[in-house]
Amino acid sequence: MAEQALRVGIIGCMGRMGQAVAAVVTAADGLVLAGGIDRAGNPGQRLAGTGAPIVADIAGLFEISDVVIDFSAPGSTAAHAEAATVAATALVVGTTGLTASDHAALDAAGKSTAIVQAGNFSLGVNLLMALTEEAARVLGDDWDIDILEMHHRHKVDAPSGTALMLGEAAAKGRGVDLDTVACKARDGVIGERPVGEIGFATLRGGAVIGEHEVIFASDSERLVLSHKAENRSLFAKGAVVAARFAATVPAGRYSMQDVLKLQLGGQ
Ligand SMILES: NC(=O)C1=CN([C@@H]2O[C@H](COP(=O)(O)OP(=O)(O)OC[C@H]3O[C@@H](n4cnc5c(N)ncnc54)[C@H](OP(=O)(O)O)[C@@H]3O)[C@@H](O)[C@H]2O)C=CC1
Ligand SMILES: O=C(O)C1=N[C@H](C(=O)O)C[C@H](O)C1
Repeated sequence: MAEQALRVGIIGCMGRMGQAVAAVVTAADGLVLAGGIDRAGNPGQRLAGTGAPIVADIAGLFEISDVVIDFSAPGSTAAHAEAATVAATALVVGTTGLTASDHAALDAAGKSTAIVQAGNFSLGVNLLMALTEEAARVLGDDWDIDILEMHHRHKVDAPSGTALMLGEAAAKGRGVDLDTVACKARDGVIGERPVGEIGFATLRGGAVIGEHEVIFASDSERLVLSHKAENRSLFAKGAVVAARFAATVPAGRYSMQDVLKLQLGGQ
């Protein structure tokens, strides 16, 4: 008997990423676009180029989906985690700008369904995280670490989710808590750079899809690890890989590193 196609729902279906995910799902084998939801509504309409409905309420989207992919905006993640729990539907969260309470809501939902959350679904960035952790482990405190990112003018959160993940990776490599060493903005007479600080710098402009640099600087040399995304379909394809993963694993809270099973240096 033929296997049933996996039904995928999209939160933020009219946005840049939502439309990219719809295109990837529509072209993929074994997947069917169940429907979408967007802040502006449009219930009763169909997602462009597909027969999939735009639904009116979030609970309804989770009911008609096996897995829901969320690329929306900060502020609704806890509600989406709650809807995933109630429907026992897997959830893939790509939205960035999450707060500590959003993460707590995802942790709670992970007790009853599969949750994959990542600030970046690209293979390259997830490898960059592992490389950053390793470099931070090897290089001592006499190497300063700053993370530079640039995105398009429409991005609403800063630093980017990716920059924060890279900061977490650097902090992990150093064996410190990022919150205690992070400097997310510099302005005015702020004094010399504290030893051990992990800094962030944010650039915004034009149509830049997503660029990140992790800069390790000592008195005598500089190591720069960088990544540039060439298109959004990259993230959409990674999110769909995560959705297939989420549909097959037990309840739990997963990262893209779990999905890709990325291991470096025996970690
Ligand atoms: N993890 C990853 O790999 C990636 C993550 N992202 C993240 O994904 C998110 C979306 O990015 P992008 O597509 O560029 O943004 P867009 O603004 O283009 O799209 C987001 C869409 O979601 C809608 N929306 C906002 N809140 C809700 C809600 N509560 N319920 C339903 N729909 C909602 C918006 O409507 P309205 O415009 O009316 O507010 C908009 O149509 C961002 O947080 C971004 O940082 C982006 C790329 C890759
Ligand atoms: O808003 C975006 O566009 C992107 N957001 C993600 C982030 O915050 O890191 C990922 C990607 O860089 C694009």
